[in-house]
Parts: sequence; structure tokens; C-alpha cells
Amino acid sequence: MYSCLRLEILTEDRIGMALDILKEIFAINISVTSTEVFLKKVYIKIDKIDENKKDILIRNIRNLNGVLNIKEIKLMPSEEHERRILAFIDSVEEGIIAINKTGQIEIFNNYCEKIFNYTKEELVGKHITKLLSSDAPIISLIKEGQSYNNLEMKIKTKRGESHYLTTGRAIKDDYGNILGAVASIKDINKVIELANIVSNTDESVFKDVIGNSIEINKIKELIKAISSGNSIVLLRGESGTGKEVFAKSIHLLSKRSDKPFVPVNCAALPEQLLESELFGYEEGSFTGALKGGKKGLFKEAQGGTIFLDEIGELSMVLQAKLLRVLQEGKIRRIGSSEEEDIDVRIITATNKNLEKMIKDGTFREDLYYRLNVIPVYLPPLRSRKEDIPLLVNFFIDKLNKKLGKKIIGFDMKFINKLMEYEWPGNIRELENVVERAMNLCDEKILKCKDLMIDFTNGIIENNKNKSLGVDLFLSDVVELAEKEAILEALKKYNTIRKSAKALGVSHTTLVNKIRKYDIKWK
Ligand SMILES: Nc1ncnc2c1ncn2[C@@H]1O[C@H](COP(=O)(O)OP(=O)(O)OP(=O)(O)O)[C@@H](O)[C@H]1O
Repeated sequence: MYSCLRLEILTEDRIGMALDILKEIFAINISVTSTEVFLKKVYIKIDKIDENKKDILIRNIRNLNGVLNIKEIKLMPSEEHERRILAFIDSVEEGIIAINKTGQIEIFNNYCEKIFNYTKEELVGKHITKLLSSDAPIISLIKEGQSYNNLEMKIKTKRGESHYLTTGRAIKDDYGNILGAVASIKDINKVIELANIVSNTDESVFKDVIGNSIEINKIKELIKAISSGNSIVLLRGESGTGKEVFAKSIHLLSKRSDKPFVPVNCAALPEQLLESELFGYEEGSFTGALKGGKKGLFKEAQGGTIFLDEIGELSMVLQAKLLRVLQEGKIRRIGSSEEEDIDVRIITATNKNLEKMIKDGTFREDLYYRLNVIPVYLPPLRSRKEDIPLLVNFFIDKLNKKLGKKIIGFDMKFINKLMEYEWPGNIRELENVVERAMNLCDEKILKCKDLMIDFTNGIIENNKNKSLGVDLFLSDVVELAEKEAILEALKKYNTIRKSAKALGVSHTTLVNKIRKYDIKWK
């Protein structure tokens, strides 16, 4: 048995049609629950009536002038619409709460039931303070109408603790009066899970690793291939070639990405301090030791990755200690007799010629073989100059924010000048040059007049194609020096592979240079 009778009446388009239908209903003393009137269609919802009255009503309406058809339906159009919206609201993987102006809960979807551990039946129609405290943002929303985005909230209810992100909007009428409010709610654990999925895709990990040259793409492929394992990686390349950037990418692409990435610059600290920083210490183990001791960076990186930059700067004593850590997978804090297990991936980097250091007796050969499991050679910028325009664009975008500028690009002469230079300081130097140019630039486009290249000997040259007074451009001087260094290495080591290693460049780079300068050494 139905609880309400709903009728759909098809009519001609005539003024007073709906009124005539309502009059028929009143004539047999029935009260109307709701009416919806459209062009050529009238919908009526009335309380339950007996079959006899229903037949009379339908016959009377059918006989009205202009009525074409009448039939019983299950839902009014607005009810159908509402149910569709509610089904949609219930199907989304996000909590949705709607309250009216007085704070009564009108919508509490399925997902909210999971987050808050309450059912719809327990909350719909109840005041929102049954669920949230009176200072909850959705409550200020119905008073002040001020929207909010992704606020992090933690609430404790009788049913447990919920930690979520919430975004709220006021519902307003055409005159701006607040009718209620709606808030979406994201479970913080799901948000973190999603952020991890998105931020660890190959694309997002390499988002800030700019470069499309063959050389850089090869490195990206190699990094992808080696990231899943646990082997030690030794990144080699000149200063500023992006060793730390790639070390971070290896970490982010690995299964350890949700654990810490701890970079340590071995050159930045004196030996004694570096040892206590790396391995930690017990309370009172030396003067100045912190109360309670210190954990040590290896321990900080537990489960994750430690990046030992400038490994060539480690003293012989620390080299021996590091070797023991690598052999045993254990560390011992200074002042402690106990060893602790560590589960840390080690990535190291150097711009030093470790092979030469071994010969000179300043780097342990046994440690070298432990570290040199997966060597990755990062090419200097001068061997992938085609990446310069991309890098400059990237730095303009990045630095516009930092410097509060609105520079939109560069002209070709500017880039051509950058292409002529040999970049001994690599990408770090390029970033500095772009930053200086942006500071000097008073237009929207970087031009040659904004270019100052800071050469390593400290001369700041306003690069206007001037010669150095020795009838050579500085770029020529760099090329000559490069040529000489290559020739010397080739004479000394006799093979390209060995010479490339000694010079800290890849085999391909050296072959290209030999071709470029037409070097003959045999
Ligand atoms: N491919 C790249 N795309 C964008 N920025 C880069 C890239 N490579 C390096 N950089 C930027 O250049 C600067 C130097 O990079 P990084 O510190 O990783 O170099 P490095 O080889 O570790 O240098 P060093 O040996 O001196 O420690 C950083 O600001 C880094 O963000």
C-alpha cells in the first residue's frame, strides 16, 4: 500500500490549468502535500486516500478542459532529483556533511559514517554539536559565511578520534543570505596515501630535474633502474651537476620513500664533529656532549636513505669507521659498547678523483670498492648545453616567486651568450647567473645587458663580447684549458675510459670532446 499518491498530469498550455486541478482536489476535501508545475505538466502529491476517492479524483481531473493525460507515478521530479543527488553524495570517497541555518544535520553521507563511526539515522536531524565541538569551522560558516579550504582537524568523539582535512562552503540564496553550510571531509590517512602515490611517480619525482638531453635522459633511466635495490650508489660529477638532486630522486623512487632522506655534507664538519653527527654519542662521552646523548644521522635515516656528499673529504679515521659500518651493517655510538643494527641505503657522491686519491694514499682502496658498487657519472653542463634554455626557463619560474619579479622569458642573444660559456660551476652557477640577470633586468625579457658571468678567478665580466685583452674570449680560454687537461689525461692513462674516470666525466662526454677538439694523442 502506498503512503502517498503522486500524479503526473499532461495538459495543454493554458493559463489557470494548475489552479483548476487544485480546485478539483479541494472539492473532495483532500490536502495537498506538494505541487510542481512545469510547462504542459503538473505534478501533485497528496496524502494517502482510499481507492474510491482516488478513482473519483482521477476521473474529475481527466474531465477538466485542457487535460490530455493523467497517470500515477512513484516519485515527484524533485524527489527523484534529490534521491539521485543523495546517491551520488553517498557514493563519493569523501565525507560530506550539510547543515541548515540552525545547525541541524541534513546530510551525513556513507563516508562520514566510516570516518566518525556514527550512522545517518543517529545524526540526521540532530544538531551538529552532537558530533563536533561548538568552535568547529562549519558552525562559524553558518554565522559568518566565510569559506575555508583544507583545514586540518583532529576531533575526539565518544566513538574515537578522527583526523581529517575539511573544506567548507556556505549555501546562500540569491540575496546572499546564508541558508546553511556544506563541508567535505577527507580522511587524513587516505590523503597521505594518495599524496605518496602521486608524488612518487616517475614524472613527479623528476619534475624538478630539468633536462631533456640524451645524456640526462640516460641518467634518468639508470636512476629508475637502480632505485628499487639496496646497493650503494656512488654519484660522480663536478660540483653543481645535481648529485644531491639525483640522490633524492633515487630515494623518492625507492620503497624507502616514506622514510627519511638524510643528506650529510662530509666536507662541512670537522672530523670529530662529523663522527658524532654520523654515529651519535652517549651522554657525557665528551665535553660539550648533549644531555641524553645524540641519536646520530645513520639512526635518523633508519629505514630510509643517507646521502654522504663529498665522500672524498672523509679523514682516514672516518673512512675506516665507515668501512666497518658497511661491512657489518651496525653502528656504535661514541662512548657506547653496544652495537646497533641499521637498515639504511647509502648513496655517496664526490667530485674528487678517488682513483688518484687511492694512488696518493688519501683514500682507502677497500672502502672505494665497497662504495663503487653502482657508479653514476653526472655530465657537466658544458656537455649538455642543449638543456640550458630549459634550465633558464625553470629558474626564471622558480626565482620569479623568490624575487617578486614577473619576467616571462629571454631573448635569443641572451641564450646564445650562455651557450658560449663553459660553465665550470655547472647548474648551480647557471642558477646564480640567471638570478643576477633577473635582479638587473628592468623589463619582462632577460637580455644580454642583464648578463654578468662570474668567472672563477673573481673577475666579474659584463659579457658584451669583449675580449680579455689577450685577444681571447673567456670561453676560448676555458676551451683551451679543457683541451689541455684532456690531452694530458690521455697521454698519462692512454685509454679513453681511464682518462674519462680521471677527469670525472663520462666515456661518451670524453669521446665527444676528443672529436670536438680533434685531439690526437697517440
Ligand atoms: N637537472 C637539474 N634541474 C634543475 N635544477 C638542478 C638540476 N641539477 C642541479 N640543479 C640545481 O643546481 C644546484 C646544485 O645541485 P646539487 O647541489 O644537487 O649539485 P651537486 O652536484 O650535489 O653539487 P656539489 O658537488 O657542489 O655538492 C641546486 O640548486 C639544484 O637544485
